[in-house]
Amino acid sequence: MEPVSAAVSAVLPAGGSGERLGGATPKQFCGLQGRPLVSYAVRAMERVSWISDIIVVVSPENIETMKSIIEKYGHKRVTVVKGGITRHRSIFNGLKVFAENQSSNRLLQKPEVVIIHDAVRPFVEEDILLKVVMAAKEHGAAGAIRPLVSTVIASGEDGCLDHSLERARYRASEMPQAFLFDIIYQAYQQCTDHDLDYGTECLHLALKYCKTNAKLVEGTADLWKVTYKRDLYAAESIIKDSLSQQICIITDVKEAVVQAGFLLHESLKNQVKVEAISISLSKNDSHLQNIFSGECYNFLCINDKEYATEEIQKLVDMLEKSNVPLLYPVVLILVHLNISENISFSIGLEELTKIKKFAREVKKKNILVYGLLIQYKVTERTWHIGGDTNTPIKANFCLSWRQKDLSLQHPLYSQKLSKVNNFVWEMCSANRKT
Ligand SMILES: Nc1ccn([C@@H]2O[C@H](COP(=O)(O)OP(=O)(O)OP(=O)(O)O)[C@@H](O)[C@H]2O)c(=O)n1
Ligand SMILES: O=C(CO)[C@H](O)[C@H](O)COP(=O)(O)O
Repeated sequence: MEPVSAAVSAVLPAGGSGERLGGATPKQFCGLQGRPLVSYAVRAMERVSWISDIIVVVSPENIETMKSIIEKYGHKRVTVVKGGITRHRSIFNGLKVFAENQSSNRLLQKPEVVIIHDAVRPFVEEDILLKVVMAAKEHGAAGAIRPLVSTVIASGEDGCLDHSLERARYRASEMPQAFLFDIIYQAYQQCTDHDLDYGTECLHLALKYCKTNAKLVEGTADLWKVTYKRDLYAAESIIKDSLSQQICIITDVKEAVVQAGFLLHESLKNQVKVEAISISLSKNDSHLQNIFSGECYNFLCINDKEYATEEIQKLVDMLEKSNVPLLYPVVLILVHLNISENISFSIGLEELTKIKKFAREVKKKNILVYGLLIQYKVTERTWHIGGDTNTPIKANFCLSWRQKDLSLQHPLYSQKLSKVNNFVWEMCSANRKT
């Protein structure tokens, strides 16, 4: 992704009471799969390395709640600021921290570009953030837009239709938005109480007070704002779904193992987001730590070691040491490659029996271990695949194919590897369905 040359920070207004959603807890603190909504938005910003500071603005009574969320989920680069009685007043308070350097706990640099993003829009990606920031650098202001779903109409005083807008000419203004800091800050400084109390559009303030016509950037459908109760359910389903959508393939550095990893990577990548790394599990690998904290919950660990259980134990130890909150079941699929000539298929299955015992233990910690045996018999030049699980979910199959079938183009290869794919897919998603 294109590097960002400007200093960029973000303000996340999270000081509302969520009246339209109803309920005692403001929507930004409602839990989705065990994590508060606001934490998803913070995490989305935090994952973007070129965003320096993240200001979260909350109402005075929720400052402690927000601080405990930051602590619990290990958020970094976040400063909590007291909000106002309207969204504009909250955003203004957030911006003041940079301009007036009021933060009590650390010195915050005034950024060249500031992103404003509602804390109740959890699915913002780096791609759209980059687009609005680059456009703001060029035009002074920029914001994400979406096509209108319904036509906008105005009613007269008598409650009857006064006029209706031509839908194709209008757009829904969404978030994120980005501004040259000086432009949006000057706009807020000049705005009237009426603007601060009744306005809903930051882009409009930049236009009204700084004559800046914001660049409008087409956004993705998942930028919508959680507003009603049904939005919480929709957001939860998206989160559950995305947990099954990424997997990390871990291999050691041996050639045959790396090759198996490559083949599985190639065949899985059409279905899920795959990251492949080759490391020795005996070392504490920082890349793997990043993958843990990036909240990947599915791992395919390929090795050809005699003591496969020890290998998976190392991975479990690293996972536990990483202190990542295990909010969802972690799926570890141990692919045991047996490439030695003498060992029979049943010995491999014995090792899998050992894994079963181990799997029962770690299941108590919300870590689900599955075993998959792939055996290559040098003499017969055939491969066998055996599947085994620690729960009676499914997948007990045994296949074999000849080494030459392992060419990526070969139809037999894709047919057989698709069985492995299905196994991986089912294991990763079965646990999130409840
Ligand atoms: N005084 C306020 C009001 C709103 N917001 C924030 O602005 C964002 C978008 O506002 P909206 O969806 O309208 O939130 P609420 O005001 O909480 O919702 P409602 O209008 O239903 O009460 C939310 O993240 C909300 O927390 C804020 O920081 N300070
Ligand atoms: O829509 C917006 C941009 O124009 C803002 O994101 C904001 O959410 C509007 O807040 P409210 O729902 O309080 O009017």
